[in-house]
Amino acid sequence: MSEQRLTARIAIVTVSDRASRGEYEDKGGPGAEEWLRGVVTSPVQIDRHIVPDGRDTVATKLRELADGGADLILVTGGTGPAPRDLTPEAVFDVAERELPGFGEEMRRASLAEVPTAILSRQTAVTRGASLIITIPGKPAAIATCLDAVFAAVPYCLDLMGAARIETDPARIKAFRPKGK
Ligand SMILES: Nc1ncnc2c1ncn2[C@@H]1O[C@H](COP(=O)(O)OP(=O)(O)OP(=O)(O)O)[C@@H](O)[C@H]1O
Ligand SMILES: Nc1nc2c(c(=O)[nH]1)N[C@H]1C(S)=C(S)[C@@H](COP(=O)(O)O)O[C@H]1N2
Repeated sequence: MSEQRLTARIAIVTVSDRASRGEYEDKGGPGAEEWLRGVVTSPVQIDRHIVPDGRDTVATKLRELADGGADLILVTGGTGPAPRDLTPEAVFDVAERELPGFGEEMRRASLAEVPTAILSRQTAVTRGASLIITIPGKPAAIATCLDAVFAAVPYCLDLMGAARIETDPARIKAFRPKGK
């Protein structure tokens, strides 16, 4: 673990037909970036991307980002049951392994706020040393979902051989087993 890179590369991908066409302002990408900048205290490079809904559009972007060295990829939107909601299919096209606990816990936290949280097929997967976490498109879902699971993200990245990240314990108390 001593070889870990110290500047984490984080990519945020907004999946939305209308935001990608400029028909409404993307609030999800900036919201996720603001959340991360308020929580991650170690050096971090954050890039934002917007793609239209679609299995190929999303999978192509995820492959490019993961294979280009992103440690963490947050994907917002397209997790529901509508015909154009194909983010989970794209994520599984590029995934090597699923971490289903992320989706379970994010849905559990969201269900305390809105009954339609059950409609989201959000999950997390790995591709190489990239962790990909999907969250619903509603900008309000970002804090709910990331607050619920982010304590496990730094150690997950450690185990995967990705960059080391530290968090502000007043916001998110990252859990690492003793001595790690
Ligand atoms: N990235 C975003 N920025 C701002 N608002 C968003 C974003 N994604 C979703 N929303 C809001 O949440 C609502 C429901 O999200 P949902 O993903 O179901 O949208 P959608 O109708 O599928 O959008 P689109 O057609 O753009 O893909 C949207 O109508 C919009 O008001
Ligand atoms: N925390 C939270 N989770 C949520 C929501 C929300 O508003 N807040 N919206 C739900 C709704 S209405 C849908 S359809 C699904 C999928 O949304 P997506 O297709 O934008 O990803 O997420 C669900 N999860």
